[in-house]
Amino acid sequence: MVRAAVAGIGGRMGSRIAQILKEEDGIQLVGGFERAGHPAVGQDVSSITGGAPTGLLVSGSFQELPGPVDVVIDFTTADASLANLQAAAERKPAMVIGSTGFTPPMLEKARSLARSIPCVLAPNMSVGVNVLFKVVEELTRLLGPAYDVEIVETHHRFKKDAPSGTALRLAEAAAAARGRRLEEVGVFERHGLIGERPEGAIGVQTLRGGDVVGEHTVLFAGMGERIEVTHRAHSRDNFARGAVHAAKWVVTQPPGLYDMQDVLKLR
Ligand SMILES: NC(=O)C1=CN([C@@H]2O[C@H](COP(=O)(O)OP(=O)(O)OC[C@H]3O[C@@H](n4cnc5c(N)ncnc54)[C@H](OP(=O)(O)O)[C@@H]3O)[C@@H](O)[C@H]2O)C=CC1
Ligand SMILES: O=C(O)C1=N[C@H](C(=O)O)C[C@H](O)C1
Repeated sequence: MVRAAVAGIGGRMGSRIAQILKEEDGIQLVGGFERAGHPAVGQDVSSITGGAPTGLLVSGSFQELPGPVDVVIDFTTADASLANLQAAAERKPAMVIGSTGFTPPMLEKARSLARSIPCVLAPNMSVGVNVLFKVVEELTRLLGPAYDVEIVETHHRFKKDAPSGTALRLAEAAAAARGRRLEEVGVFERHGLIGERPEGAIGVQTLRGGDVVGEHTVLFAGMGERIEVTHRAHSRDNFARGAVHAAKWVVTQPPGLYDMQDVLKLR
């Protein structure tokens, strides 16, 4: 039985993951934490997952987690996840990180910490989006440079980072298919007299509003026709189930930094 703890257990993703862990075979919830001062700290986890009291209390930090833990599933923030990965590298549980907003130096640091433990870090844990990464790469290659690539992402009003980690990964996939790096060709803002669209640009636009769980559209616009590919998440369940699947997988792997393409064998 895999013993899992959830970082940010009171959050939108953390709470759903904790609920799914209660139903899942082969893995069990043995702890969860929020930062010190969060109202959930010291409460029974059933206040988050529902059901009868379990005697398991929400901790105030990674270090205060009770008992042995095989894997920590972390959907918090990039800063918090990096600090938790540092703690995991010392204490040795594996990690699954879904937080987005990692800068390139933060990713480098994560890669170096993951030399000590196996860690899955992925901006999107749904099967559909991970297949979309492959499809976008292939469409970009097949359509060639005559088709302009634009990515539009829409999320709920509470999301803190922009563009979404998924939109950035989609843009990276398109850039890679053209043998370019996103830093060279990405266009993240348009306003004013900006002139004609630069050849080879990859546009990424962000919309925020209401309770939209997550939508990503990749537009391939040519002269006289266009293709649009859209992924819509109906709920957070596919992300949460993907994270639990990744947790069961990662505990069987040697140290290293992995993503969902590895977990889903899409590489
Ligand atoms: N990879 C994927 O498939 C998906 C990734 N995400 C990403 O997951 C992250 C979380 O999203 P979401 O659940 O909507 O956000 P929420 O704000 O609802 O949840 C985050 C939780 O983490 C807590 N937290 C923040 N810092 C710490 C810390 N240092 N230690 C412990 N807990 C902490 C927050 O507490 P507090 O409220 O006090 O800040 C909150 O309870 C985002 O980066 C989002 O982009 C989301 C969905 C899918
Ligand atoms: O914050 C969210 O909600 C989501 N974040 C992820 C991202 O930034 O790509 C994935 C998903 O779209 C939901």
